[in-house]
Amino acid sequence: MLKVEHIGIAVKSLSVSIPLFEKLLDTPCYKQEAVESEQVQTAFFQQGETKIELLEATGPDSAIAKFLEKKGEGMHHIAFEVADIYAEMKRLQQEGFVLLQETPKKGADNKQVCFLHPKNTNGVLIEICQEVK
Ligand SMILES: CC[C@H](C(=O)O)C(=O)SCCNC(=O)CCNC(=O)[C@H](O)C(C)(C)COP(=O)(O)OP(=O)(O)OC[C@H]1O[C@@H](n2cnc3c(N)ncnc32)[C@H](O)[C@@H]1OP(=O)(O)O
Ligand SMILES: [Co+2]
Repeated sequence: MLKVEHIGIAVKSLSVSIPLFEKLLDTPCYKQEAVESEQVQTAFFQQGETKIELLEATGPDSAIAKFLEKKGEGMHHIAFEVADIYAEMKRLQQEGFVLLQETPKKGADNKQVCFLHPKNTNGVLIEICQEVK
């Protein structure tokens, strides 16, 4: 893994949370982006080498909607940047981790991503992501 690329935080409303995190971080949100396939709207804040990704559900079947229903707002996932997502998925699978996708899927911020099931990662949802060149 190259670095923590972002920390995902589930929020009910970006219009409430963006100003809150701008105050907290003293940094402007540099991008908002919808990811239709995930039924999420994202908002990004750069923090040194890593980012904060706020996630609002845009549909009832969104993983974020389900998370908010069950757990409320809060930490949702940690995303690690990898150099070769296919090789990393193969390595992780061989190590016994449960991949939630057979092939990488489109992420926000020009990435392709894959998630690991939290049941094998001490209850932390892990995302691996690679920049789309
Ligand atoms: C890709 C766009 C963007 C990006 O960075 O580019 C994103 O990050 S999008 C982020 C939203 N999308 C996802 O999270 C996709 C991956 N997540 C999933 O596939 C599901 O959320 C899954 C499989 C983790 C859970 O879905 P399920 O339908 O099984 O929900 P349950 O509520 O039944 O959960 C089962 C079990 O997992 C625990 N859980 C759920 N979410 C999390 C979480 N974020 N962190 C830790 N644990 C989580 C939940 O508590 C249940 O545990 P149990 O002990 O059985 O109660
Ligand atoms: Co993410």
